[in-house]
Amino acid sequence: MEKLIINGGTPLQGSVTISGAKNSAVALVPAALLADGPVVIENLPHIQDVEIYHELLREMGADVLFEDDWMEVDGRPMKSMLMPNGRVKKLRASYYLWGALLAKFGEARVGLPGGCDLGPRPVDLHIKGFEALGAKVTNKNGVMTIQAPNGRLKGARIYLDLVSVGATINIMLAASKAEGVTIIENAAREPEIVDVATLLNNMGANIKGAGTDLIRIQGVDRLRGCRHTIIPDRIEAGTYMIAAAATNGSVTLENVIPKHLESVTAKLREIGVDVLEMDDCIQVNGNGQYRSIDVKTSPYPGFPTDLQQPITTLLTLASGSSIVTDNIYSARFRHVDELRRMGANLKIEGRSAIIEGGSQLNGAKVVASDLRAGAALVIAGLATNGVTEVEGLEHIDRGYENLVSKLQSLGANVRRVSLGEKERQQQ
Ligand SMILES: CC(=O)N[C@H]1[C@@H](OP(=O)(O)OP(=O)(O)OC[C@H]2O[C@@H](n3ccc(=O)[nH]c3=O)[C@H](O)[C@@H]2O)O[C@H](CO)[C@@H](O)[C@@H]1O
Ligand SMILES: C=C(OP(=O)(O)O)C(=O)O
Repeated sequence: MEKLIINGGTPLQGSVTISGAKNSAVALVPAALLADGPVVIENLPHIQDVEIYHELLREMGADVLFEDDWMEVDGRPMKSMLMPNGRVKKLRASYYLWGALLAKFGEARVGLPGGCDLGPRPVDLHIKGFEALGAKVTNKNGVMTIQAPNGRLKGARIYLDLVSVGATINIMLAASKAEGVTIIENAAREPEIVDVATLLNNMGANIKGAGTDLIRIQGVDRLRGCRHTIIPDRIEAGTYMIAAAATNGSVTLENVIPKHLESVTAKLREIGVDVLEMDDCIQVNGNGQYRSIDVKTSPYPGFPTDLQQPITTLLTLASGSSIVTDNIYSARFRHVDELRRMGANLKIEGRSAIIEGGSQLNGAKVVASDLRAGAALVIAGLATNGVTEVEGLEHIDRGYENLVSKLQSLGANVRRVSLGEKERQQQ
């Protein structure tokens, strides 16, 4: 077990290359299983969620080669749709095995997923989608069994009551090889959904409208192997943008799609941060003179819930009162007590954090409760003049590739060390 030790107070300077998107990667890898040949996925981030997927695929009998930043997946040797438990609980996105195995074998038996604890994270819309496609779904002791009658799903019109990234992608996966046409209404529009549709279409699927709220999928009989490069991770990029601002630094982010970051750029500019957008890079120049603002998270293209926690840290440094409301996850506030431990003045009211900005943060020992809480605490540590110790790195490792070396390359004084005996006992 390890922790980060951050000697904060140094403005981040220089450039950082953004990795492939976590939330694309974890959908593209299971999608690749549907092909009748090898699929090569490039720009794949080395993060824990992808490593776990690598192990899951091998456990299921797929041929997988994971080298540098690419993976070759060949699902042909797989015989089984059984993946009841164990590793699937280590990540949220194992739910994509439902849609992928259902399309591949006409049946999936997979345990319920894990992922960040952000309050209730139901999967009713995924189930509603599979059932609309004709599947019979049962949940016995946490193992979902999803079966298509006679082994093949039938296209249907599905209205999602809530905009859900996971349900949209899962229905796309399942419907890609269904008989007939499937329409998803009120679909999520996140760039990661477009990325998955692009891979499936390159494999021979017929998906139109991804990136809008109406997706049309004409099922096909077979999908073939291909190569695909993952889009840049807009959440990792947003994290470095906020870190640059919080440390009054000057950072250029390479390998980004500025359009995917419009809501983040707009909010940073409103706070008073200088953000320059170029073709495939963004430069952020901090200045320490920040205004309070209100932020409300919403589905893409709105401000992402996955950056709600990091921007809260930045707003503790702005002058005046800010309100940050999470409209996606009502309980995504477990970073708040830890920020208070560091001297920030903020409280939770309902699904909002009410922030009295302008506090001088101090170094402290803090624990990351989830992935983006971890990012929020690392940013706080980088912005203080003291020493901050961050535990709970298993969460951060799920989604940030080479966090320590990337921060070090920007001049941060941060290192990763083993927990002492006493700290291990307290875990
Ligand atoms: C692996 C992955 O891509 N994770 C992302 C994905 O999670 P995930 O796909 O799990 O999130 P959803 O978009 O599905 O969730 C959106 C909202 O819908 C609710 N809901 C969702 C499904 C369902 O069946 N029933 C239901 O009520 C959720 O509780 C939440 O309030 O999108 C979230 C919202 O952008 C991000 O925070 C996560 O980083
Ligand atoms: C909530 C997140 O991830 P997951 O859905 O994989 O738990 C995230 O990436 O911030």
